Amino acid sequence: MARADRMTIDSGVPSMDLMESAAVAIARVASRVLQRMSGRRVLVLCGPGNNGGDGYVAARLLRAQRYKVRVASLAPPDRLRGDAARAAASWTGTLLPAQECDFHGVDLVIDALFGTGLARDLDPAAQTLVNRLNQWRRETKQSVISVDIPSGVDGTTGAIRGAAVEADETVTFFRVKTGHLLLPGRTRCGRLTCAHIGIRSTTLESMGVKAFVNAPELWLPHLPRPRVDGHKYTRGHALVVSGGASFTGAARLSASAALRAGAGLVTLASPTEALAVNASALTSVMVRPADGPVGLAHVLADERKNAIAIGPGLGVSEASCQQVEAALKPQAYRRAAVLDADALTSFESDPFRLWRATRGAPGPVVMTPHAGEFARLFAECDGNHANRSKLDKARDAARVSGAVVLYKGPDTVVAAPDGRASIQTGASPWLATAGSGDVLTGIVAGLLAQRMEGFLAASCAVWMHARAAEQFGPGLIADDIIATLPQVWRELCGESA
Ligand SMILES: NC(=O)C1=CN([C@@H]2O[C@H](COP(=O)(O)OP(=O)(O)OC[C@H]3O[C@@H](n4cnc5c(N)ncnc54)[C@H](OP(=O)(O)O)[C@@H]3O)[C@@H](O)[C@H]2O)[C@@H](O)CC1
Ligand SMILES: Nc1ncnc2c1ncn2[C@@H]1O[C@H](COP(=O)(O)OP(=O)(O)O)[C@@H](O)[C@H]1O
Ligand SMILES: [K+]
Repeated sequence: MARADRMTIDSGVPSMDLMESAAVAIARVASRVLQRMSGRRVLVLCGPGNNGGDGYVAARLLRAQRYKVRVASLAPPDRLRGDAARAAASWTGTLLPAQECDFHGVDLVIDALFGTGLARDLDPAAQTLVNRLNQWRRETKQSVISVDIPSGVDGTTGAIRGAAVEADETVTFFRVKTGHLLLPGRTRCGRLTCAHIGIRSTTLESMGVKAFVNAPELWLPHLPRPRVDGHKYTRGHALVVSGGASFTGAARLSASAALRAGAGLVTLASPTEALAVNASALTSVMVRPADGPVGLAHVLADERKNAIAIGPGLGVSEASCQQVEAALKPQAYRRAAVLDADALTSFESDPFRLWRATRGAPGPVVMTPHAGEFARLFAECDGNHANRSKLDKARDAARVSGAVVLYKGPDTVVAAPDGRASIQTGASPWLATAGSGDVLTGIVAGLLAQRMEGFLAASCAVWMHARAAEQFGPGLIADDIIATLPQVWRELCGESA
């Protein structure tokens, strides 16, 4: 963001204009909130940098609209520099030290303490102020608007640096930052708006930005659709590996989801002991016997099975390791693979053995760990040192494994070995239900079978999964995600597709 600002200013846009535009966007949201609650009294908390500068300008604009505005400053105004000092000088109304400010009778607080320049944990005085503000908001149910990012949230990692403001609205500028999307930061933002302040989108082109909000714009042009002249084999054939007789449900969920995700055919490779239970519970999914690594290799001799999903219900064992190795064995043709659950955990004691297999795989490989699986497998990438984010960790994991890493959770991150990454926002917590991850694995496999590129397939699958949950609503169980996928397809492709 600092680079985008600098490039814009170097291209001739005065920096004060950017600050003025930022403040206009804040004042607009503030006056909307105030009108809704018929409030008039505003307290603006200003910090020592340009985030505080935005606060001073917004205070001036709101006062001009006849709101009753007071400013409380964390730093003595004579210590401010540059644009922040100019902004503070333009404020002629009430100014008091933040430590002495009183929230009594206030309708709205604008939090302009720290923005993207937050460089370390808040000092004790700032933490006390933030905690007082949060307590006031909880007790009075009045509103807080944060300028750029709730103060105390790290704009890059989403971490809370000592304490952080709990906002009802956050107004950010130019682009949403990763700290708005990653937990816990996201939970502090309230409603997030992104305002244009005069920075051109072309500014980004030279900056090599590789992290994106997971939205259809990222992958829609690559979304596979059935061709008029196609047949089921042109839509791909996904193979899903089942566990033993008492662990078959997970793989069946993956298999049905792969079909609903558009694979032309899906076969479940089942141990002989589980063949009857699998066959009796499935209709459009085919079932074939495959015992252990040798049996799996035999089924995989059919090159038309161009995507494999392995892990759900598989069991943690040496045999599972060997099945994964059989699935990833170098071949002349590009078979894609999704590794989930026990296919990952089985390699806990020797992750490098798995990396050898993923790096040597003939086609795209997607791994779908949740936080527990990630910690077991990527212990080296998982440390909390040096304020590293979930995005950093997923990218490191993708780099060491040479695979696309789909790191699940409320803020699912998909990272590719080349650094591309997507972050899912707003997934329903109803997705935290047994089998939901197995369905996601199946959707990824279904899209890979249709030859969608690994990173795009994984991102698209995460979005479809989340969108199905959103459309279905409360009470969701894993089977409902599969049943709702046709609605998601309709939304993406239109009725005619
Ligand atoms: N042209 C532009 O750039 C535009 C920028 N815009 C706005 O500027 C904001 C970024 O401004 P910024 O870079 O001045 O940083 P900001 O977030 O105000 O904080 C830095 C100050 O805080 C201090 N400080 C840091 N950590 C601290 C701590 N833990 N505890 C205590 N102090 C701490 C640090 O001091 P120091 O580290 O030097 O001690 C410094 O004084 C951005 O979020 C947006 O709102 C918009 O107007 C659009 C145009
Ligand atoms: N609080 C949450 N909000 C949104 N999505 C969630 C939340 N918790 C889990 N999920 C999603 O639900 C799925 C759960 O997968 P997983 O943990 O593998 O479950 P299972 O093994 O039972 O299938 C993942 O896609 C994950 O991202
Ligand atoms: K702020």
